[in-house]
Amino acid sequence: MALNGKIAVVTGAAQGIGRAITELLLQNGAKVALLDANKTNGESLKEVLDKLFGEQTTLFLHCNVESEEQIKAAFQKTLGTFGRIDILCNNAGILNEEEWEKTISINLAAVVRTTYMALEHMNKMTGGQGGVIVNTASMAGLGPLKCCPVYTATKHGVVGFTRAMAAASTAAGYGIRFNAICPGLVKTEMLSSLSNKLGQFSHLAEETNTIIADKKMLNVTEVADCLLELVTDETKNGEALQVRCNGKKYMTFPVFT
Ligand SMILES: NC(=O)C1=CN([C@@H]2O[C@H](COP(=O)(O)OP(=O)(O)OC[C@H]3O[C@@H](n4cnc5c(N)ncnc54)[C@H](O)[C@@H]3O)[C@@H](O)[C@H]2O)C=CC1
Ligand SMILES: CCCCCC(=O)/C=C/[C@H]1[C@H](O)CC(=O)[C@@H]1CCCCCCC(=O)O
Repeated sequence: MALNGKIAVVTGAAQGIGRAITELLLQNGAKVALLDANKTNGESLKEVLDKLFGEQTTLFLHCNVESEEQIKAAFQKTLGTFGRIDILCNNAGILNEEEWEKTISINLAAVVRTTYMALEHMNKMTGGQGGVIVNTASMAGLGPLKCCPVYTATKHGVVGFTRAMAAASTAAGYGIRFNAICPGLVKTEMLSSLSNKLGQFSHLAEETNTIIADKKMLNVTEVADCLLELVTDETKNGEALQVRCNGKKYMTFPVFT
């Protein structure tokens, strides 16, 4: 899939992995609607991107993905400005075991909500033109992180939802590919404030911080490069791509017969 002229929506686009995804999509000729709950960061990133790529190539839309109304408004604004949606990157996420219901709401429920809303515009069965949806899961979507069981559950949920949607799309002819990216530790703000987000697992904070301090971390650009492969390679559907410092790997899962 060539990206030139394609229209992408990226959630959690104002910083970290979402910002890197946005910049890479723009570098490859796509136009991007940046959705983020952080207005200050979103607006200042928009100013930077205007200088690099031109004002007409991006929209910043202040949007909390927990709100159905705000997502709906963001999609309407994107369609009104760019005319279509070809790519959705569900990337917004938090790690907060204390506020575990909010973690489920943002990391999993919002991915489902945003995906279903995007389908209304992208699904070939209902007049859309198809496209690709890539969800940012985590290695915590493939195996357990003992310091954050709820975060682990949400990311397993994202991997399962992505794979089931890919199968549903193939069966029903939506013309939409669904893939998940599963990075290991990435240098972003999410990990810098981890210790006070572990709630009842805060006794594991010291051990967790030691692991993080000892591990080589991925750069956001390495994650974005792999995500781009899932967007552009039309053979990839229903994939979970693990990305670690020592390389990337497409995961295999048991097959139901
Ligand atoms: N940093 C890491 O080591 C890893 C992160 N991930 C996942 O990558 C994704 C991005 O994380 P990072 O870039 O590291 O985090 P980050 O904290 O640097 O950026 C997250 C962005 O999402 C936005 N956001 C948070 N809640 C939102 C909401 N309700 N509505 C709209 N926007 C919201 C924030 O304002 C922020 O701009 C998350 O889904 C995270 O779980 C996955 C694997 C590893
Ligand atoms: C949330 C960060 C917890 C880090 C502590 C931990 O348990 C690390 C586990 C690593 C293990 O040593 C080998 C790995 O590759 C693990 C990395 C796990 C990826 C964490 C993804 C973090 C995220 O999604 O934010």
